[in-house]
Amino acid sequence: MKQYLELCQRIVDEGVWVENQRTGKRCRTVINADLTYDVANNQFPLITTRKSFWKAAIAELLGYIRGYDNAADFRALGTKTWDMNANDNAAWLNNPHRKGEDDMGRVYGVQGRSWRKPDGTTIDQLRKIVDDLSQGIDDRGEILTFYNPGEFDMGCLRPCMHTHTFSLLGDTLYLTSYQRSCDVPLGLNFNQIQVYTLLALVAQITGHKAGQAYHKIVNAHIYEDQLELMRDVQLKREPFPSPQLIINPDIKSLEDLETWVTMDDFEVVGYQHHDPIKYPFSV
Ligand SMILES: Nc1nc(=O)c2c([nH]1)NC[C@@H]1CN(c3ccc(C(=O)N[C@@H](CCC(=O)O)C(=O)O)cc3)CN21
Ligand SMILES: O=c1ccn([C@H]2C[C@H](O)[C@@H](COP(=O)(O)O)O2)c(=O)[nH]1
Repeated sequence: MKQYLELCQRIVDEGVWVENQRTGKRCRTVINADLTYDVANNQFPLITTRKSFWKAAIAELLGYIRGYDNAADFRALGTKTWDMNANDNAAWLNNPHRKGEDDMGRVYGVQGRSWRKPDGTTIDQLRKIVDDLSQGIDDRGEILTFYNPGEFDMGCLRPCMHTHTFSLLGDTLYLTSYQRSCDVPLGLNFNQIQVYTLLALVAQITGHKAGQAYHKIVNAHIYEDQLELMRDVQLKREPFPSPQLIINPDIKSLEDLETWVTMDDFEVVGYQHHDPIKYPFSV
């Protein structure tokens, strides 16, 4: 929590105003942030200076793991976070690749589970990683990447948190996640949870201890219409200690994650938080 608040304060104090053409808004921006989450000691990085809707963040992650390409599937899991990008974004609505209501196109999990090869077949990146790690193999290329520039025009948004690298040291699994663009008030609240939970889940299904998760962010920003709430409300609050994430121990395989797992298989204990803050969202 301390590292999150320090990043927010750094953006307020040292950020530079940058015009963003896609949203038509200015963002107060810093470059380069390194966050670390202690998965080994179950220090769940949940924001405590406002109420965090953590289940929606894990639902989003589960949708990526399953390779979903549709906002309706995300809603069925428990999150509306893709509704606006799928259905309320002029550039995507006019894109001939859009297959209709709720379609997100070839984004995130689609690339992770069925990256298209020139010969027409597909690559399941996550399956390969899980199979390797389950056998104790780290070939120094256990990389899950959603970043496919050749298909950017076929999706509603370029992936923000785009690459996850898994590493094994003995029986401990580590994760390094890369993010090119980060909406710190809204997106990072979710992305921290996702990095942490991705390592915890993959360690659990491949039979390893979880170590640390390293989250590397390039462009970290606060939109102009979010700044006042961050500076004058959220940053004035005292954080509470980190809660813990409990994952159903019956989750033992990638198939389990693909088939029966729901948000009921995740629980947070000891979550003390301040009141919710509703930040504006930019499409
Ligand atoms: N501008 C922008 N910021 C983002 O963080 C973002 C995007 N766009 N587009 C793609 C996804 C969607 N994500 C989102 C979308 C909405 C919320 C959001 O509104 N969160 C609210 C509450 C959500 C709820 O009630 O479940 C929050 O207060 O955290 C968060 C992340 C993250 N990504
Ligand atoms: O997981 C996510 C997804 C999106 N974001 C934010 C970062 C930016 O504010 C927008 C994406 O805009 P681009 O113009 O494509 O950079 O969404 C996030 O923080 N986390």
